[in-house]
Amino acid sequence: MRARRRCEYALARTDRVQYSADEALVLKQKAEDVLPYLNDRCVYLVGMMGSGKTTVGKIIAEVLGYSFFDSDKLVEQAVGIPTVAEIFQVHSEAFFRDNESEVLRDLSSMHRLIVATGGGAVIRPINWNYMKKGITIWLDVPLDALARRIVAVGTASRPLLHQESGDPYTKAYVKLTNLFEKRMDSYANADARVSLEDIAFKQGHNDVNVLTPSAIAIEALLKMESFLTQKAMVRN
Ligand SMILES: Nc1ncnc2c1ncn2[C@@H]1O[C@H](COP(=O)(O)OP(=O)(O)O)[C@@H](O)[C@H]1O
Ligand SMILES: O=C(O)C1=C[C@@H](OP(=O)(O)O)[C@@H](O)[C@H](O)C1
Ligand SMILES: [Mg+2]
Repeated sequence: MRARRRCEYALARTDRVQYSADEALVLKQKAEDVLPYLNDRCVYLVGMMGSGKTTVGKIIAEVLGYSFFDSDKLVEQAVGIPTVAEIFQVHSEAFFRDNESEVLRDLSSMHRLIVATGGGAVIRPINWNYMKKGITIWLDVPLDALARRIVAVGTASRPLLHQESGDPYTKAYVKLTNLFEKRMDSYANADARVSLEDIAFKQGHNDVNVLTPSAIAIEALLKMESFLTQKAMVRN
């Protein structure tokens, strides 16, 4: 099972991402700054559903020249069921979580990967054992922005937020709030935190919704560099 999975992982490819010329230049510079410190280690993006792990992860992978993997997609491939929602329905959340842990264990023996984890991967301590072999970055997005994004794409692909009736924004917001209260201490285990509120403040905006995925990727690279250089200083 493990050998078959590895083969499948090797076949995945990063989708190409578009960004403005200015952002592309800054992204390249920041990627060059952080690469020597990364030393081929994997980067794991953690954060709530809709926080942009998949979107931002693809950008970071592209500029670093690393491979991108989405742990949800790897679980779907390993289980042979096309969506996470169907895995929850046909099996259970616990079955999904067991497979998610197996995927993270397999990835932890590899190098030069950017991994977008599922929002709930942080709740199992064993997953931290795997992820801490690399660098972990928390994408911290205000819950109202998350609810707005998720409602815009629909909740069908995110079984923990799916509802049949009622105002979708309010229901998503309430469910996200409950989940976040249970998970926030776990997200805080990450090596670095990328706060959209902080980026918006630095850029003089009072709305996180104006931040582009590339601006968030640039901040993530800065935070990675700062974490890794501090770690190097402590060691020396
Ligand atoms: N910075 C952003 N601004 C606006 N929408 C975004 C941003 N980042 C991601 N999105 C959108 O939010 C939704 C969730 O993003 P996704 O990358 O799938 O999050 P996650 O993998 O953390 O669940 C997608 O529809 C995506 O296009
Ligand atoms: O928060 C969660 O528990 C989940 C998040 C989802 O991934 P995204 O964070 O990519 O949406 C997916 O793993 C599953 O629906 C459970
Ligand atoms: Mg995702």
